[in-house]
Amino acid sequence: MKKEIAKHLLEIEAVTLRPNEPFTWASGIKSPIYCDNRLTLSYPKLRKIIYKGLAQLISEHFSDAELIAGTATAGIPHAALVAEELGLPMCYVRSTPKKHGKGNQIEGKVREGQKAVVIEDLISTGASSLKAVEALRNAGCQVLGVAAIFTYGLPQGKQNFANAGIPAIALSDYDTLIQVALEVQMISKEDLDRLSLWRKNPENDSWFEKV
Ligand SMILES: O=P(O)(O)OC[C@H]1O[C@H](OP(=O)(O)OP(=O)(O)O)[C@H](O)[C@@H]1O
Ligand SMILES: O=C(O)c1cc(=O)[nH]c(=O)[nH]1
Repeated sequence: MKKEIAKHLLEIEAVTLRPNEPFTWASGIKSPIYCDNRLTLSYPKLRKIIYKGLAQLISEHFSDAELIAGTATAGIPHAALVAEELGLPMCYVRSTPKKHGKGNQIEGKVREGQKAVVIEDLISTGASSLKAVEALRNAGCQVLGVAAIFTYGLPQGKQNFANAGIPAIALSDYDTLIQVALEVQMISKEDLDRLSLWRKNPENDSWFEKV
């Protein structure tokens, strides 16, 4: 599954390498790579592989889930599809409470003690997922874990989930993506060198200056 998803992400050009003009991530990290999983929504066959895959992961790892919670914004559509597949209630969690109307951070019905799984499109540092986890916990939910389409598997992200006591699972990951990209010759030796430098210390911009 990890390879299959990585292959699809490369095929639809969800992955962009831009070592000379790094992307700025939500966390502020400067990165030579960006994976835009929002694009998967435009491909019905892949979209289905993803929601079925996430539903399968949830059945295997969090079989007593009672609520599917999407992170705003990119997690929301996938959460809706997964909730539909599993026949479970769904809600979504804003990154901050709404400034008008009801002032909600969580939209949708949430019950005290309800067992929730967070759906995220992508994990880098995990901060966005864990913000959603915190909001759900504050609302009285028991959060079983986070399920994502893709994770960078960064040590910082792993540590953040461990600190929060939240298991995180994903359909694919960075190491698999790079392996597949090399197999299909979608990245050059130069790209690989720069990616390896960055991956060793993503929070430090020195990879950008060195190569
Ligand atoms: O693990 P993290 O370091 O938190 O980074 C990953 C988050 O960043 C992206 O969201 P973004 O803030 O770009 O917003 P969007 O979901 O509205 O596109 C992505 O969709 C994840 O939610
Ligand atoms: O960390 C992020 O903001 C981020 C990284 C990435 O590759 N893709 C994305 O949508 N967000």
